[in-house]
Amino acid sequence: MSLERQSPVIIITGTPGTGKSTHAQLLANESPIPLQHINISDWVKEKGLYEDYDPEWQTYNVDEDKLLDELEPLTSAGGIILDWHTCEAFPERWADLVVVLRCDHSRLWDRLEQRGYSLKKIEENNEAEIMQVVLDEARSSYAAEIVVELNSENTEDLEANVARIVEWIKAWRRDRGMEAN
Ligand SMILES: Nc1ncnc2c1ncn2[C@@H]1O[C@H](COP(=O)(O)OP(=O)(O)O)[C@@H](O)[C@H]1O
Repeated sequence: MSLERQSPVIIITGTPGTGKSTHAQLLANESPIPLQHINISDWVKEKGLYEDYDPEWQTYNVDEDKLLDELEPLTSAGGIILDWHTCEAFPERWADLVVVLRCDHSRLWDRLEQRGYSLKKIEENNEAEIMQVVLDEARSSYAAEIVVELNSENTEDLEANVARIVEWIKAWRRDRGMEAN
């Protein structure tokens, strides 16, 4: 946690399809202070921050050094939401809050099917969600008190989660002697 940041760095992570981008977009709209939503997968493609493309898994192999170099100045300033399906690459000092989204695996299956993922990719992600891979990763990478596990099954969950994060942002600012809004 940085003492200099005027705005927090919030990591939203979870298995693909759990609702990271949906949450990040709504949070960016509802936050009392400006927050930039960075969808890391899109960024990697747009900025060429990858080593190669894996046609079998239809994914880009991220060049983590390049990615971290690109993100470093933004994280020092704060006011960002990092949206990615993994979080262990990010240095611990970057994160003020780590939200891990969870979803029932059969619902997740439907979401990934609708997205047009291959059966192999759906199975891999489904299993990862059942085994709570991302949650374990977050817990082993960051202090327990900044890691929050939230369900993302439906719209009520989405709205409640975002409202809760908004309250957390206000408290984070108050704790540092800043205006909450
Ligand atoms: N809490 C939720 N309630 C209803 N639909 C959701 C929820 N979370 C995600 N979805 C839906 O699931 C799909 C995947 O969501 P998305 O935000 O793209 O996931 P991710 O960024 O984690 O891959 C989208 O169609 C989205 O509308």
